[in-house]
Amino acid sequence: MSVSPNDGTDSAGKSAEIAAEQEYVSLLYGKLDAERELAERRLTEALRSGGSGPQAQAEREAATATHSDRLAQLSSVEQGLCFGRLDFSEGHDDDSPIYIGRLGLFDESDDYKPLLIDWRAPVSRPFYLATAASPDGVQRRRHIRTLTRRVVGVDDEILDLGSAGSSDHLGLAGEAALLAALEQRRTGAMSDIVATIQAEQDRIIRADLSGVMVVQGGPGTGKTAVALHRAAFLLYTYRRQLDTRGVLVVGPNSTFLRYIGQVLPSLGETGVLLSTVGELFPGLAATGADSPEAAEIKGRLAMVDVLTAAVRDRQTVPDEALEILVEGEVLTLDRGVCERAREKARGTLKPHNLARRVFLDRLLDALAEQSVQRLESVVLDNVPDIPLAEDESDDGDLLDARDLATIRQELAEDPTVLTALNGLWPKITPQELLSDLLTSPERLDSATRGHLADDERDVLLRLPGSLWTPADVPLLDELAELLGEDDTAIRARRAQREREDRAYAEGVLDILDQDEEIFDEERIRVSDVLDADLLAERQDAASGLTAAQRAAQDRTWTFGHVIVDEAQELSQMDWRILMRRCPSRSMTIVGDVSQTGSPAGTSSWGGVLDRYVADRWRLRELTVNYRTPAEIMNLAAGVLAEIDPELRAPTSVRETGEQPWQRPVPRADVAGEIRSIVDVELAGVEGGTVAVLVPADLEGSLSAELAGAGGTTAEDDNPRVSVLTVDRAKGLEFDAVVVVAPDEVVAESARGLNDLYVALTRATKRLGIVHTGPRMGALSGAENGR
Ligand SMILES: Nc1ncnc2c1ncn2[C@@H]1O[C@H](COP(=O)(O)OP(=O)(O)OP(=O)(O)O)[C@@H](O)[C@H]1O
Repeated sequence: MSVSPNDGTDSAGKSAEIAAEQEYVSLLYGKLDAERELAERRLTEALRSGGSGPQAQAEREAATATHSDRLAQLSSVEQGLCFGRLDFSEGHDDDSPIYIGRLGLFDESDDYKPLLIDWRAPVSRPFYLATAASPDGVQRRRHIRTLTRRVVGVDDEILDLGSAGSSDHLGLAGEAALLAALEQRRTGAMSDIVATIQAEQDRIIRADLSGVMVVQGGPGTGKTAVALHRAAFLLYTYRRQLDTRGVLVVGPNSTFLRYIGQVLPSLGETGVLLSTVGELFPGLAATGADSPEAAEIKGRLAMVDVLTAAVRDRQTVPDEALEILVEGEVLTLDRGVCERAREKARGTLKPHNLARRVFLDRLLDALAEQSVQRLESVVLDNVPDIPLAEDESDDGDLLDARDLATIRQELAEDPTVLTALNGLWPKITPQELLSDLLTSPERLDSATRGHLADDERDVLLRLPGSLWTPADVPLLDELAELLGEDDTAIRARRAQREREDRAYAEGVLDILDQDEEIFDEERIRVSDVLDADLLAERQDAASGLTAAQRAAQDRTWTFGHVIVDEAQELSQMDWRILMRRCPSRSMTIVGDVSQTGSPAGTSSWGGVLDRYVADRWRLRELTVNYRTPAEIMNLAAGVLAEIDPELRAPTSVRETGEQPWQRPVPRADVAGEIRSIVDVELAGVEGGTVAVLVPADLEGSLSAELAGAGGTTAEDDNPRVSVLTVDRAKGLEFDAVVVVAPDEVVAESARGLNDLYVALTRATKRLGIVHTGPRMGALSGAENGR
């Protein structure tokens, strides 16, 4: 147990404190068990509940979903249920301590007295913000450390007047607990930081929902952790708004999403969609890879013009007159008629597939008229003059409007006519158009003229059958907008689903009304935040899907809030797809412009955002590095200075006494030596993780050499030893990092120094550098050896 120097607790006193906290924590777990049993019982009853028919089925599904969600939430908070306690100074509104944990628990038998307060509730805030200088009524902040359900320690800070000194120069809250958390071995999966959130992080996590907030921070400053805790906070605080539309968290790649995947469930939140930009086009797997040059060009805003041109290129008119053979007769569409039809269709400003109807209508009118004239002249040539009856006038027309409509209809169904008209203005999907464009030199040449240089155009050309790439996805999304789709059938399906959802929602509320075990207060709480409309939107009755799951299947879904991590890597086209998913512009954007590796990425937030929100975005900064020890940051700072002497590295929160090492190894020998190098690092991190960060062309050979190292198998989701290129290591962290051939890492990318900076800052404890070429000046601070 650690205590602040002035709390005067002796060893027997500490044991007594731990025992007292154990008693309370056991009571909380008892309450958790009771809640769990209740949810289980309700779930079983719901599953068993009889009745067939749609209403009964909707009710059963509703109740099952509600109780399963509750059960999942109660199970997710088992580890570290309670982690904090606040005692207030005399005269404060609260004279008894409050306990802070992963969710709220109440004592129904004592007027719903709070037993445990959710960390997101406003009353919990002083736990994260109070300092000795500004105690906010807090006399003592206590971190309670538990292992399973056992209290193993308490860390106290006395904050009331006269106790200054419990926070150091970085203004850390709960320093002992924080340092203990940071010293933990990494497992390969990110953990939550709910017990040790720091004040500058808390202010970002709890910021308002609306508007665009950019969080800029150097490596290890907790940007990812803050982004995820913000998602949990927003879902708790703005549940009503966000449950219906969902929250989207965007990360750079699937390795990263796996790494962060457990954080939100551990905070009891499962309603968030985690996705890369490349996964935002439902039904399409972007498994291919572009060259960096192609990815950069595809990411440019100029691609909007290229795609617009490519769509217009599919709206053609014949060079000469177009002749169509219909039932032995040749009908002719001359260029002028087609041009006028095209202008009319384009003039509607509808997307291509919807404007097509206008184009076809015009041409069918023209064909039908021709056909009628043809028929009339045949009739007139062959039939002798018949005198008019008294009530007839001679307007020259033998066929009336109904005949014209019939002829038009026949033409519209004639396969030859359809083929001819489709040839001029085809109905086309985004996939068909993009694939045709990127595999046809002629189409590419036409669409890129005036927008890309010839050599840039050539970079885009690819072979038919190539895999889709992540950089294709924003282009497909853009095309989906430009092309549009005839959505009559979709709208009918949606209306049907809304009717079902409404029936479902009413069912849920009925069940809550009938359930006698739900206490009145609880009923009030539920109906306070839910009504049938809200519930109907929230849950898909037909499929039992949540908003996040429905969003994953719907390209046109718009989210209540979008959080973007490693946002500096996104291209201009990526931003367009994200802005389309978030018309409310309620966004949290986290990143570090010093770490941009992608040539399509950004080095200025304004450069990206001004286009969408002018200057109405706010910037917050994180300044303390929780990951990388000072010894490693000193070395990394040299690289940062080479990137831009104006940039400042974040301040490390701890030192390890372990200097980074460097050693030369001839390139040909690296494969032979890497295993012994990694073995030393594995021993140094005692069960922690090791990453070997390499230039692309060493990845395969070194992975093969290190197969099985540290007991890692190919199926491991969280391997102890990983061999990665820098772009795949982005956002991740490891206990020890070995950077191989840093000069090649720098040389192989347009932003090579940024990549090196990222590589050096992945380590939580140890860093080694293996030079295969000349030593780099910026790394001269590392010690020779190993
Ligand atoms: N308040 C905190 N308490 C405990 N651990 C923290 C805290 N803040 C950050 N960390 C830890 O610091 C490490 C770095 O955090 P994170 O990955 O979120 O940083 P980042 O800013 O996204 O880094 P990068 O830009 O380098 O990817 C993680 O292990 C995270 O859990």
